[in-house]
Amino acid sequence: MSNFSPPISVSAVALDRVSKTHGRGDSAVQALDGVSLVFAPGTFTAIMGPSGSGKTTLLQCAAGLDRPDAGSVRIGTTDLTGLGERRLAQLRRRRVGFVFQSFNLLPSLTAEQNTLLPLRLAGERPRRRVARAALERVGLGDRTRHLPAQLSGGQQQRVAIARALVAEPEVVFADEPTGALDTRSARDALALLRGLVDDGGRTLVMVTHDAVAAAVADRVVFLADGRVVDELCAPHAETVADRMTALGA
Ligand SMILES: Nc1ncnc2c1ncn2[C@@H]1O[C@H](COP(=O)(O)OP(=O)(O)OP(=O)(O)O)[C@@H](O)[C@H]1O
Repeated sequence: MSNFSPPISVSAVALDRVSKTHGRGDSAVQALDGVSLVFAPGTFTAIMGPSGSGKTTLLQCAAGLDRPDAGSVRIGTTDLTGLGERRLAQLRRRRVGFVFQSFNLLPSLTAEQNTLLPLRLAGERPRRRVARAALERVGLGDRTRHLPAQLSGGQQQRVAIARALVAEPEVVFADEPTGALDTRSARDALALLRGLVDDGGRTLVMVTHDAVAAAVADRVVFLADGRVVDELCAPHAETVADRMTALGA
């Protein structure tokens, strides 16, 4: 008799035959059509595809911000399908971080207060030391008291990245994080996101239109009409751009 047992497959996030339709009747749009994907822990994946191919919907379903009509989503070993709204909100606050194209900072809060929001929402005592450490990590240790309006776009996105990592989430989801940034700020933001994976061991899933941004990832997944149609490992920007052209994007 052998003691061999097959390795348990570990995933940070797993989607199994996820489908999602927005709207009803004549205006119904099937945004996702049976998408199955696994994101391994400590990896950086870019999601690309033509406009309307379902990228944001995929990210929102994977992050528990939206519910699929069919199929299932797991974060770690937690199946989101059966979770009620409260448990789902708890999971989003403690185990998931978000970075958006438009930063989504609260204008009346300082960089430090914005950074601490996830901890406040999770009912934890917000500690300034933790916020400062997160802001220092993104190179903004000297901007803790600034309001978003007193920061550049690149700096605001770095506050958003500090906010995404303050609760030490397993997974960070980023939707077009460089879409509103100039080339240099985009490069800085991407380096920080890459660092979350390389130095922090986190899992990153990023939607992007930019082949150069996608080339920072370990893997690129291409969507078209709500389905996974292609994949690249260790991508180069030119190859990514070629695949996008082939998809008519
Ligand atoms: N709330 C909604 N109500 C109705 N239709 C929606 C809604 N959200 C998305 N859709 C539709 O679902 C499809 C997929 O949208 P989604 O935003 O996921 O695509 P995307 O690939 O992220 O697009 P883009 O690159 O333009 O941001 C699109 O046809 C879109 O118009």
